[in-house]
Amino acid sequence: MTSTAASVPELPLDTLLQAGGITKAYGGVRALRGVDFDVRLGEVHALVGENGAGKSTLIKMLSGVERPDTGSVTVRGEAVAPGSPSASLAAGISTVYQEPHLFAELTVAENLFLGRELRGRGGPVRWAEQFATAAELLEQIGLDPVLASRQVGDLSVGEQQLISIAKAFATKVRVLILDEPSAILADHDIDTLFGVVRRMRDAGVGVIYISHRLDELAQIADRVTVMRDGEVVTSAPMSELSTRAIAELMIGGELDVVEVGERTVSTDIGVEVRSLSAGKALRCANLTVAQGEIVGVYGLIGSGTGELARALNGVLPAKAGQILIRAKPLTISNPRDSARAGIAMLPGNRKVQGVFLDKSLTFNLSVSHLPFFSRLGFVLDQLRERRSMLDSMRKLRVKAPYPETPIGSLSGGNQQKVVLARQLVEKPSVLVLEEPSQGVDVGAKGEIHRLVFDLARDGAAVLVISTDLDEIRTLSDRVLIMRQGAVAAEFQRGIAASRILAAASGDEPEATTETTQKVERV
Ligand SMILES: Nc1ncnc2c1ncn2[C@@H]1O[C@H](COP(=O)(O)OP(=O)(O)OP(=O)(O)O)[C@@H](O)[C@H]1O
Repeated sequence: MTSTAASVPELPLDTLLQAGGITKAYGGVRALRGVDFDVRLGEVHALVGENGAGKSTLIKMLSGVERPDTGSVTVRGEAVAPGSPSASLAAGISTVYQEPHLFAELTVAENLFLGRELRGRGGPVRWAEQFATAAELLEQIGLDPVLASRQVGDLSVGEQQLISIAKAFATKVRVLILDEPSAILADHDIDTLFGVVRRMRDAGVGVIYISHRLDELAQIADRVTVMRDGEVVTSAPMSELSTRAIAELMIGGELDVVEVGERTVSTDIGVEVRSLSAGKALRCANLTVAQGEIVGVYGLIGSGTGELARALNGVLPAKAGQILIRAKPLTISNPRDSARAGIAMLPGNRKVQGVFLDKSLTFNLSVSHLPFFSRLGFVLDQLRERRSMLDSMRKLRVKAPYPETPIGSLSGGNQQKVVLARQLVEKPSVLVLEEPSQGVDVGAKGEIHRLVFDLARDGAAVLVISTDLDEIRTLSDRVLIMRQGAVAAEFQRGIAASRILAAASGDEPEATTETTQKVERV
């Protein structure tokens, strides 16, 4: 790192990081087109934009994972060598991704001090002192000090993410980059995250906060920068912009309102789960979804919602209980059984499953539907396949040059849209969606919700498992709350978010009284 004396006087005193004129192209795709961006001392600076707008690419330039074609980055006026992760780290730029980079078999304290253990003059590690310092550090940023002695592998993904933030704090971070930290958290856990982020801000850290959950920005962000098509379109104090204004700046036009519309819910049951237990957390779940109905499932981490989805998908074997599709009991031991039973499944944690990165969008769309796209049962109808992909690209606003583009070159959110489109190709009769709009932008979220309504209108039984309260409330005819591995409460459309949260955390006394049996359908 070299000192750029000339640039120092131009910086406002509280400027921590300054990126100027950053451009980056991948082949013909201009991902960044002359981006200027800055972070000030002790602020939370939200970075938002549609899928493919260039947010991750900008982060890669700041953290040194990749080298910009042009432009420079300075921290406290000192130039940061481009394309060098160690130079960025040394300058105090630290990135926390959704998938925590921690050692599962070590304790939290050991992870926090990995590679810089507290030792007396090259002697053995001073464990007691290390634990005490770790506990103090956790407390300083608002986490439970007891966590210091817990093994990381025993923590939830959300808790692990908070430990990654603590780790950055322990290594004297100046600029902390949080890449969609709330995407994997239920609303209840987001409060803890916000507490930690505020403590970091109060300690003078500049936080770059990437999120597609625009409604949370008013609570946490001081400033917001909106990107579109590789450029910054606005950078303003959060107090000057409404959520709607931000969304419209992101898409460069007016936001469509998704109308619920008329829909008839049949009395015939599409899918039924009876006394199902699976994995550690799912103990005894009972639920039904009628044909044409959308049922939302909400629960905090550890409530069993993830296990429910995985049991329906056949990746987690059921220990007891039954799954019935259109009143027929089924044995689902693997995803193929689940698909054969007519369940179209959009699993959570899609980043690690389901995409063939070096294959085209069209391949990734049609891979599970070869008979559907074949003529006479064996000749692949490439025109039909391409048309279907183009239709999905238009409907879900997939930002990609062509259907032939390898999916690996798309932004994370655009890859998610293609995985979702794959589940909708053949108009499924039962659709299970886990976190359907995780990682996708606000415009696409509306489109996804519209598609879900359309499928239900055509008679599909839809189960939506989501930690996004807004999504649960928008989509669901009924909302089921899971607690301790079972359905603990049931509400009708229009229920307040506060009551859903209270029921999920067991604070609502009457929660268990609104049971499945009492529901009247209209
Ligand atoms: N390795 C790559 N090869 C080709 N194109 C790429 C590559 N990485 C990114 N791009 C393109 O650069 C553009 C910006 O992508 P980027 O991942 O920065 O978007 P994003 O704003 O982070 O989106 P998301 O919200 O979906 O994560 C997209 O058009 C993307 O397809």
